[in-house]
Amino acid sequence: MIIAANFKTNHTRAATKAYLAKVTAYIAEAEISDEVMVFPPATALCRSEGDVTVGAQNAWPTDNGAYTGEIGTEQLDEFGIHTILIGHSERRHILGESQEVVAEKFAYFKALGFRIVYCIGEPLEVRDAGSETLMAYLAEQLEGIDLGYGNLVIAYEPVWAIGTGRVPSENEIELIHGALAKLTKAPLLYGGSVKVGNVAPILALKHVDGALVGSGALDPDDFCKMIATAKQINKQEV
Ligand SMILES: O=C(CO)COP(=O)(O)O
Repeated sequence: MIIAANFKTNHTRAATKAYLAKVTAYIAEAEISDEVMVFPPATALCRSEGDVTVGAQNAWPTDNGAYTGEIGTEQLDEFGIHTILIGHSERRHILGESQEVVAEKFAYFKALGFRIVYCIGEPLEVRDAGSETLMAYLAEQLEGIDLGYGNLVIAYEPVWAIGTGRVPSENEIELIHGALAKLTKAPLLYGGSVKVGNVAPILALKHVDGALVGSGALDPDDFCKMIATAKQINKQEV
């Protein structure tokens, strides 16, 4: 399984350092073999520590240049970062990133062999329009994306579930992940209001290979509890 924490615009460099120290110590002590990723803000980027992969929440498809406010691979290389989130709904909907830009980023980081956690998800009105509209919307978000890319992870994060405390039913998640599994062999993460209290039934669902967690993972102790749950579920599958 893959358990990932997206800090978004939270935590400082010092807080990230302390967070990683706690999580890496836990992983070693609990003999965790699941993949654990942490995406701090750009100002707190650092080298991967122990068995925790540190990834970037965003970067512009360039090595360097004139892109005010952005970072490129020159800044990622400083910390050996080779993992990136692309297509997160907050970048699509709040920051206005088009599918064209998202696909351009995908192509750029794919060419560099990055591990790409590619995010898709529908707003509430699309979900309410029924499963056909929903799947067509998700298909548009996959336009220009190589679903056969070996270093790809897909995160399904319904916009209406992000930061709201609302989660789709287990049936809904299974349906969408099942449809995605027909399109790609990439691991499929669920994201959107995942917490310590609901992570177990979500991770146990068919075609759910992990979770991408925002606010519920800001506390390292909570994140460690979720990692422990993933281990527990793996055991039950064996
Ligand atoms: O957007 C998310 C992770 O990328 C999910 O955020 P929350 O877990 O805060 O709902």
